[in-house]
Amino acid sequence: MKVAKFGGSSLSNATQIKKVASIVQNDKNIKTIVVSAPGKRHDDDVKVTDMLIALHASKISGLDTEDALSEILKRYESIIDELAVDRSLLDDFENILRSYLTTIEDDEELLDALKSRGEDFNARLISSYFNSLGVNAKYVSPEEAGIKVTNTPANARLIPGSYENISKLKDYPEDVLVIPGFYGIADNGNIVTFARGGSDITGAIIARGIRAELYENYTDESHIYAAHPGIIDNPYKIEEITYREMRELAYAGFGIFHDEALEPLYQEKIPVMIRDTNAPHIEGTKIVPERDLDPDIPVIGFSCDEGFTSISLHKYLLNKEVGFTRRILQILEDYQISYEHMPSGIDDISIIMRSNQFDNNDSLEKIIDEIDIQLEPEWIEVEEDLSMLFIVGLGMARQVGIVSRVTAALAKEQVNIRMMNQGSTEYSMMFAIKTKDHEPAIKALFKEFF
Ligand SMILES: Nc1ncnc2c1ncn2[C@@H]1O[C@H](COP(=O)(O)OP(=O)(O)O)[C@@H](O)[C@H]1O
Ligand SMILES: N[C@@H](CC(=O)OP(=O)(O)O)C(=O)O
Repeated sequence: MKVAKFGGSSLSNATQIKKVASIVQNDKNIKTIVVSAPGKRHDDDVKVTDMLIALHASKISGLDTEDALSEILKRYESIIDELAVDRSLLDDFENILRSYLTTIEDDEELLDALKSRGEDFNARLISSYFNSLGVNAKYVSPEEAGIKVTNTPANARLIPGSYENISKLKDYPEDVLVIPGFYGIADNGNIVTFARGGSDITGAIIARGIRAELYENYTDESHIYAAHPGIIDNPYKIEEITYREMRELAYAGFGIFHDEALEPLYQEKIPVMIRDTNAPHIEGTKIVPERDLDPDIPVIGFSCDEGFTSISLHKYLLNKEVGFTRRILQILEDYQISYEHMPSGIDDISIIMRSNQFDNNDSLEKIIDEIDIQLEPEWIEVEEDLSMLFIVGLGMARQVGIVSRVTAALAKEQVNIRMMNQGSTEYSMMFAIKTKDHEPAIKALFKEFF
């Protein structure tokens, strides 16, 4: 039994949804599908999730919400009409959005409830379309499926007991279950979404819950490439990649598969296959627990994520000061800031954080002041335009000379390495570089290794 997740690019309009129907009709092994909200139809288009976020923004700024509401309904109307699905769905969608806007008072709660409707409406209409084609399909809400999550808006975590409920989906008599991705239900009944791109997470949770033999992730590429296809033309196609390697690359910008979706699959060793909805006959990249290593290809991929800030401090004999790091982390915790990396030397330490945590407030300045007062460093420096470059490959472990190849390739392009980190497992290296060097760095490394 397989679980198939269809991303926003696979469901952006009626034509794409017809392709999805044909994939499901031609593969009797696909018993459960997880769907995203309609994505972009072309480069300048707006994803329905972003339209719902804009609707929320209008509401909380006290602006008129009618235009934003009608734009969203128009997206669904065009799909409903072209698929000849019952138009009464549209009235339901409008009523649901209006009732959320008038009854949910808490801003964060409202945002998650609105965002979740992108996938929820799509699941309802796709299930209805499948039935019109003679496929015995059923819309199953995350509530009915038993996806219970923490009440942490925009960052839901699955409550592990959920798997027992989800396993019951196997007993449904219908041929295909259609489940909206991207959200779950908290104990108090609130709708809580996963991080952006989180329909992949729902797909993984369902695949684990029903112990699927394969999780197919349908998108607009059949393969995961060794580098972002927006930077490298025709990059190397990865045939097989392990969960561990994918986790590192997805963390730092391989947006094709969500890094948080790997954990549920890893536990049960459920393989993932990336597939292209526009070319479903191609067997794409497989994400697997283990793979054979090719000694000629030590590196499997490079990714680079922008939007990091570092705070670096220097203090003589820092290494002898008991509790120094703990006190820095306490200050961050007081301001609800999480950190990503912490490279250190004998007398200095850097803390690297996602910059978006400092948006719309002055917490960065306050943290610096607090560190200055409490820890009395000799100097403290903030850098706000950093990117994290990851070089990943199980084949790098125990191979002499990889770092020198990386640094030589970066040096040739005048890319300055601000910090570096390599774990003891040796299959991933991280370099902090200036954001302006992102593209030259990826191009230089691709040329060196492929
Ligand atoms: N290394 C990579 N290999 C392939 N695609 C990648 C990679 N890194 C980023 N992408 C991008 O991921 C996109 C697919 O992810 P996404 O837009 O989330 O799809 P969906 O809407 O189907 O969920 C591709 O169009 C591609 O531009
Ligand atoms: N629609 C949500 C969740 C998601 O996974 O979407 P997509 O499959 O288009 O990446 C988002 O945009 O974040």
